[in-house]
Amino acid sequence: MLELCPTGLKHIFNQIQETISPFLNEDLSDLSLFLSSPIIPMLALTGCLGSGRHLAVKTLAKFNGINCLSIDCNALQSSTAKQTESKINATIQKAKAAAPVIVLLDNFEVFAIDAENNEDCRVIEYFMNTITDLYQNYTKHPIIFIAVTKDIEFKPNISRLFLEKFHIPKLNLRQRYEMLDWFSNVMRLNIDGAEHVKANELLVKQTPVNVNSQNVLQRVAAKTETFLYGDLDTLVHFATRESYLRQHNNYNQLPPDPDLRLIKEEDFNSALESIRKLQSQHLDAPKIPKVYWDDIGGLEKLKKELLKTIQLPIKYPHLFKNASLKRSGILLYGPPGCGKTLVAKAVSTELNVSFLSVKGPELLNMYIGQSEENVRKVFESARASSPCIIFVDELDALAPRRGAAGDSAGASDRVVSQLLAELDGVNTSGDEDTSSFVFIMGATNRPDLLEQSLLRPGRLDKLVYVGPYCGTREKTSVLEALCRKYKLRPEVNLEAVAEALPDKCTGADLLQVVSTARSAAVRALVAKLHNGTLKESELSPDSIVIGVTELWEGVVSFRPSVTDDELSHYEAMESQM
Ligand SMILES: Nc1ncnc2c1ncn2[C@@H]1O[C@H](COP(=O)(O)OP(=O)(O)OP(=O)(O)O)[C@@H](O)[C@H]1O
Repeated sequence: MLELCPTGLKHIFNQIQETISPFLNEDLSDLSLFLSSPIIPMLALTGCLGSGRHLAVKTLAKFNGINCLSIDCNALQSSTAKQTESKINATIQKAKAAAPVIVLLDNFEVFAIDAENNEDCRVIEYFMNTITDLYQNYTKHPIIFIAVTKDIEFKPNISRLFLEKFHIPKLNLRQRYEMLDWFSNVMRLNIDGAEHVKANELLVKQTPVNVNSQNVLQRVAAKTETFLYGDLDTLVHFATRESYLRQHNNYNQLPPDPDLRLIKEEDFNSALESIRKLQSQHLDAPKIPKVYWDDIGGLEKLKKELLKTIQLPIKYPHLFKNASLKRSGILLYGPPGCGKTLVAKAVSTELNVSFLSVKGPELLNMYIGQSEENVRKVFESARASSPCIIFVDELDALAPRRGAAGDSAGASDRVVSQLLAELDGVNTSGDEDTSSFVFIMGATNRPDLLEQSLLRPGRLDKLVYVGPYCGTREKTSVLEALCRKYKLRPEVNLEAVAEALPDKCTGADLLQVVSTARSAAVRALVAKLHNGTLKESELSPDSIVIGVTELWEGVVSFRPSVTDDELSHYEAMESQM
């Protein structure tokens, strides 16, 4: 029967089964007779979306041969407490009619929470009394309540409702492999053209091992770092579709009997690519950027510092299990356009770490409690995609010095407190999975306005000034990085261009020079088309060539984005920090 439950969920399944079985055997109803109030089997099951929470509950019901009644708490929640109470009553009546039953209270995070994100004590009290009453007066068949929610933390009065709480953690490499193996068995797939062997058979080596299919699944598991049960389910189904398409293409038309169970590694790879494309269309989902070290000129010291701080904990998580060794993040400060965002993206790309970029003001919301919720969601999303770098631009808007935010001081202080709690939680979570890694890179143009407790040891305790590029060497290096993807005429000398520009330039200013030169090169090409010296059929991306004249146009039109006064202000600030 455990075939019903994917291998990666078995552990949680067994734990819950152990807790509910005395209630199913009615052992506890006898015991409850001697107690002043009955023991109520109301459990909580937490986990991210797609972690398999619903499947686990439904499998428990199937395993025990009882019904599963799913109630969406969004539908229970009404504008008045009175209406919510009558819906709770109706739910209990439905449960009685369906008993023996597991009542799955879905989206429990919204239950008994009012518009201002506070607990609705009246509704909680009513719910508690109603189910106590149910257990005192109804003994015909067992009724088990399992609240399913993505929140791990519960508000104090809601937390009291539960007999026990269970959490589905993220999957490690072995669990992902076992989960893929389970899908292959359940769907009777034939991985890479070889008859598939069960994972447990592979482990005890009783049967001849199909090394090929084992290797394929292991390689796929290694590529699905952040995948949960639901994602792996999607992956296997997408791979089946890819297999169909591959066979369809090979024969130019569908063969009479396509073998949809034959899944090759290339089908998994194409499926992964499709899933990544779909995910990247989702704006807020962390993704791995495509900015490489070669796209960045200068900043050598910063690159080394970041690699040192981030690479080691990712590579050797067990060595950093001791939280005091880990740093939660780093703060980059300096004038706009000097490459803070660019360097953060490049670190993510080079270390193959997800990147979640947010702007401080975007997270602020006029509704009470919503800004804190937004901060919490950002960290939750990063944890789900771990290893992940969170880049918080304009951090000063999100976390100004406490007490300095004028009218909205109270709200702003709460956001800062939430941010501090999340920063501290990054390193002190009791998560046993040492591979969980979230690193925060804050960026600001005004570190002097920032809440200073953010900079305490263990938080963003490393401050790095990212200033303008000074001198010919640094500016040339940035110009070279910016021109990397363009074709230059052989006579172009970027060093000479750098020398012709003011001594201190931001990266954005240098980008402006190169963009102007490229526009000039495009205009020159269009002129050639118009005067007939070039045919349209001869056009290709390589036709745009930047020469000395074009670059000179960029130099002549140069306008610094940061004034000398502003730069002196930044430099003075650097010496004080
Ligand atoms: N070191 C560099 N090498 C190459 N290009 C650079 C460099 N620094 C900046 N740039 C160019 O300048 C643009 C702006 O840089 P970026 O957005 O990283 O600056 P920032 O410091 O994050 O600015 P802000 O404070 O306004 O957010 C980049 O997209 C890039 O094209």
